[in-house]
Amino acid sequence: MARGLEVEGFNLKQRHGKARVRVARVWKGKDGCDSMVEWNVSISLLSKCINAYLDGDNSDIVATDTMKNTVYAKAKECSEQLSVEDFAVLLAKHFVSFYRQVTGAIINIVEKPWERLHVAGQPHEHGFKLGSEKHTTEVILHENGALMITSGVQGLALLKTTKSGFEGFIRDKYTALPDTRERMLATEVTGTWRYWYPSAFKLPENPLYFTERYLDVKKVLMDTFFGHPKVGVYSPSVQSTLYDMAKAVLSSFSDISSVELKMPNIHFLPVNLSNRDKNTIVKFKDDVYLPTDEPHGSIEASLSRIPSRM
Ligand SMILES: O=c1[nH]c(=O)c2[nH]c(=O)[nH]c2[nH]1
Repeated sequence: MARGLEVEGFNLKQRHGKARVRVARVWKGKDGCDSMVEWNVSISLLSKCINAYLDGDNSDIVATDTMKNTVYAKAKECSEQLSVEDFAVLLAKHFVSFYRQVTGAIINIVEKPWERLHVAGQPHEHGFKLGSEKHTTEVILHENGALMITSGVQGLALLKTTKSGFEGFIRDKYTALPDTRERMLATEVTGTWRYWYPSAFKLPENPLYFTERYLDVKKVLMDTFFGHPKVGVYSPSVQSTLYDMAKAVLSSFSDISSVELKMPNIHFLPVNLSNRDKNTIVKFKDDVYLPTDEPHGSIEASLSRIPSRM
């Protein structure tokens, strides 16, 4: 949050906004092929409305109801399909430029993963089905034009049945886990990456640039996690795989300056069963597992470029 303001001997920091404004936008294509998006928008404004807090004077308040209406009005104005990032920038620009009271806007949007349906191998002109992982963005714009665009993916569930191990870790009197070079590896990636676009006036012109980037980043993350389709790639730990994935994103995209990945280690436990007489019912041979949700390992890291000292 921005620096606070000294009032009556206290430091006051404040912001206000509207959370979870849901909007869907359909674009009717000239060729009869419709496009659509569904967005869940949260707006937070940094504004000079101190008298609302101190004196009950609301004359400097942008009503959160107005913020909600603005989402629908701006969605209507977008006559061409655009990325969720571009829509967030458009909203932020509006709030910062339209109200003299507003010094900054923080826009968060989660896009619902509606995907075009294919029937008999053909893309359907107006049919969509819900996919799994979600595209997210956060745009922060200040009145001086300083811009920060962060994009992300939420709920990208990945699993491989082999080419994963974990060995050589610290052993002490509480350690029960055996070393292994053969296990399942499952995770649900939450990733965010920050773009290097310092001003809202120097963005790529293609209105779907960030949508394409999102798909490209996801592909690089997954290709690195899985490796070649026939050979795979051995993972000595979630930590090592996470690092390789983050590094691959920074190496592939020069306009991304940092990446943060959260990769829970979702355990699939080997099943071994025996009866009361210690006779084996099921002996684990890398085949039968007990899938679990909790507890899970929690592994997260961020990787950013080091600014050159030139
Ligand atoms: O990839 C892993 N990293 C860990 O830190 C860890 N800890 C653990 O019990 N299993 C694993 N696996």
